[in-house]
Amino acid sequence: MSSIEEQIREIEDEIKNTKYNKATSHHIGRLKAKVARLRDDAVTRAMASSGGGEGYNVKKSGDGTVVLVGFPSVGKSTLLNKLTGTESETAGYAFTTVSVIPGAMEHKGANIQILDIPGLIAGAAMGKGRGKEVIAVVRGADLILLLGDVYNEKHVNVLIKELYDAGIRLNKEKPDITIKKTSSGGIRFNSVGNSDLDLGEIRAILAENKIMNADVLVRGSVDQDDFIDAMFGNRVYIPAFFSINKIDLVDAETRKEIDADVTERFGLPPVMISAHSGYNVEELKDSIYDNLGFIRIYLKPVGGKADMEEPLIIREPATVESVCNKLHRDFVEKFRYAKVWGDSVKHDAQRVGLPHELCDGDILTVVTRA
Ligand SMILES: Nc1nc2c(ncn2[C@@H]2O[C@H](COP(=O)(O)OP(=O)(O)OP(=O)(O)O)[C@@H](O)[C@H]2O)c(=O)[nH]1
Repeated sequence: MSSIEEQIREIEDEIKNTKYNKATSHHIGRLKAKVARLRDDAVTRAMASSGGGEGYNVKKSGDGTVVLVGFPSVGKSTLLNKLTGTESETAGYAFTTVSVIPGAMEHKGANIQILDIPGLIAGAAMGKGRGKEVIAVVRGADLILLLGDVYNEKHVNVLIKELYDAGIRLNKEKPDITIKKTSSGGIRFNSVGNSDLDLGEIRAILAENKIMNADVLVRGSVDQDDFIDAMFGNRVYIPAFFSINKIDLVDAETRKEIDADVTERFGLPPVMISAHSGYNVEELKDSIYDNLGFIRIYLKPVGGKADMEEPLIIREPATVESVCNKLHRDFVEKFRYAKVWGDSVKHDAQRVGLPHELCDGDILTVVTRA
């Protein structure tokens, strides 16, 4: 009996060697679903056997949590120190970071939690090394900062694949797919918008997971991989960007090449930094802030003046309800209405309800029952 990894590799080779067309799409869908199931089983088993582990159950705090993800020795500990002033141990060899080191960074009024985790290594998603615990921390992040250095920019794909295999989807909206299992009636498929999928593919994919009866609704353009993700249901969708460290070690020409190379591999330009010298570290802080999607809400007590000094910092999409939740547990329960001044409303002092979505700079008054 071959190992799970060998089985996965064999099927992946078959997928690669099969030309995709209408005649083969069902077969490919089934193979992809099978790979996803094998991988899911392996990850679940690894998670169950690891049981979390000392130092991995980090409590989230602050207005948002960023996780530094990179190969060993790219400078994660050095960067964490620079960003937060936390003294985490650094050394010139691999694996100095043995457990999650949290730090706090203040930027533009936001309190951002930064977690330095052990270097991600190939095979982590399958439970190799400390990878399985690392993955659990990464899955809980609000933003992933992928850190490489000038020596390993060609391996950025390994990081991306590692996260992908662990069910982490970067910079992607969660596809709008509903799969409701039923007790009979076969697979019923409805789509709104231009989905690439047909009933045959959906049947083949669901059958691989032993689902023979279900109502399926798909909105917008969705492909096989999206559908398989929805079938498993345990995928997370997290924003991410790259930063390349140690640029003090290379000349301007090489920096340019690395920048272009990472941009091509990842689809977004990296922030080029030197954690040692501090070069571009302020720009990196701005990128973290922007990528977390923070907005500022100024609170105005009923009949009082708005506090324009200390805004409430909250991540987009920010509804009146999410602000209430942040203020106090009772606010949602006792909520009557809210009044808003700013870009999210047509006129000042407009009355809104809990689902109303706020914009950066809005002024908000929440009126509750006594
Ligand atoms: N030249 C240069 N060296 C750096 C820079 N940042 C970090 N280093 C060095 O790179 C080595 C590794 O740095 P660490 O911060 O320990 O790296 P790490 O990613 O936390 O490593 P692990 O804990 O093993 O995962 C150390 O010798 C650092 O001094 C930089 O901007 N420039």
